[in-house]
Amino acid sequence: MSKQGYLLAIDQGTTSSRAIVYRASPKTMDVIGRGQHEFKQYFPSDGWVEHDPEQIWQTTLQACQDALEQANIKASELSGIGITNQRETTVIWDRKTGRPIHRAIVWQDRRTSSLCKKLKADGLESEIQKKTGLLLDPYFSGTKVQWLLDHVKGARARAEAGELAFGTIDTFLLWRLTEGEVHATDITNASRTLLMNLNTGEWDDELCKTFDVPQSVLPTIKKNADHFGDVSAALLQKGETASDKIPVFAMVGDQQGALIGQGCFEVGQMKSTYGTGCFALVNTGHDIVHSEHRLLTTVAYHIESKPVYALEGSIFMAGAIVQWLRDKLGIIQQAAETEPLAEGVPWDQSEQLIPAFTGLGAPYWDPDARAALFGMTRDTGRAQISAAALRSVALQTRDLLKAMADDGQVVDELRVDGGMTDNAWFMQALADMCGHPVLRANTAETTVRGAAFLAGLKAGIFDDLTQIQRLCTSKGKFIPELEKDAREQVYARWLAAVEKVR
Ligand SMILES: Nc1ncnc2c1ncn2[C@@H]1O[C@H](COP(=O)(O)OP(=O)(O)O)[C@@H](O)[C@H]1O
Ligand SMILES: O=P(O)(O)OC[C@H](O)CO
Repeated sequence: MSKQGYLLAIDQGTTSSRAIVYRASPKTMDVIGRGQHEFKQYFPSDGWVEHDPEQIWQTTLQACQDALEQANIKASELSGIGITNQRETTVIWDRKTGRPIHRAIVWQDRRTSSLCKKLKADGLESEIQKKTGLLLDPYFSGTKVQWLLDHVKGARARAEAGELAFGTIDTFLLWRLTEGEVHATDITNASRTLLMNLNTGEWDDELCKTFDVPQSVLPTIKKNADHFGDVSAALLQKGETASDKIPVFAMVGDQQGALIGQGCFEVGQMKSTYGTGCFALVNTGHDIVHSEHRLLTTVAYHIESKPVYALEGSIFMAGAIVQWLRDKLGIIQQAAETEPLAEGVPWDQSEQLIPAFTGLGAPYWDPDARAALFGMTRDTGRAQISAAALRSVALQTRDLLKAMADDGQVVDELRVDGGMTDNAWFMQALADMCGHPVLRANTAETTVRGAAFLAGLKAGIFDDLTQIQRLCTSKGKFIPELEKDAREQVYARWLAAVEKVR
């Protein structure tokens, strides 16, 4: 088998669809073409967030076409395609026409919170946590599927008659790419639905009953590096022949994609991604570790015979706080301005921002908490608020590390990626608040690279994970500079302030 080839990887994210073409070999992973398109966010009601699946499809297809054009290769020259995606976001479509019955309900959407509260009141959370590793929160897909089947006219009857298909974004894209031929998902995406049993890696009858989801709508669950289906070259590029087919060789949820893209294949290795939100995953190996501190247990990846698991801390607001400084407070014009602004602000600044704008995620899972800015003085201005905002992301990460350590997962360094990691002041604050070295990845595109690595593995370009790990180096290391006493003092003040907003 050839040890080099071209790979196309798609990253369908919350705010944009991206695609990258790589020239890959066991020693190189060169980006030779890119495409990226943003799409519209719909907020039809307080706490509701929707995407138009047609826009998701069109922007993804356009990104693939642009990446191929920039790479200046023919689609038929590709050795394989990998897909990674925003997780939990839920679509239901008609199997015959391929048309969605409603807009996609996005992971951030809180519309099913009363349904979750009811299931909690019925005493179901601990059993559900044991089976799925997740909590009863609107974040996950299960209650979103139930909502769609109950609120779109005629949907439940059509689902029961086998006319409808459910999918997270990976599944929807695969359906469209294979022109309605394949209805499949991968185990990492399936593990975020509340419908998959983590112990078996299969859909669970009882869970489907609890969430009132007929099994007829569910896709087949596959491993992460697998032959998912074939895409016609003509779909990706004008002038190509329809009968030339390119295999989809990988699918993986985006945070798991970043874990792979960072080469975290050893137990105890952790990555933390700072995009819109922040998602920290620590590899726990073949053990399913159930958190006692409200972290999630999830599938990290399934490549060989047994799945590898991870503990995950999910924070809903990270880079989104910087967007708030820009769009709502208007104290910056661009995210990068926070770096020079924060520079002179001392570690013991009096201002503290608790960014519970949409409640708090892990480890608090408190949807009713609301944001607050404490400790302002006459001197408080743009600089102090910017520093407090960036520090709040570092302190939330410290919360996650503490929960992980309390669950027996002690990490000794953080591998980081995502838009916020461009900010060197934030990187240093993260090292200082967490007391661990912070390693910035050698590429900003770790998520999409993870999907490409998996596709390359199935295509035979890489022999094993060791080869992949060698390609994952860092381009900067930030060592804690703040004394331990000072660090603990700041953290104690943070914990006290968090209590005030709950
Ligand atoms: N230099 C910077 N300093 C602080 N935040 C930044 C900086 N650059 C980008 N960001 C933040 O990072 C986020 C974008 O990162 P990205 O990884 O592209 O996110 P996503 O994949 O969730 O869209 C935005 O929320 C933005 O506010
Ligand atoms: O699309 P992102 O990068 O904001 O990631 C979203 C997460 O997958 C949600 O669980």
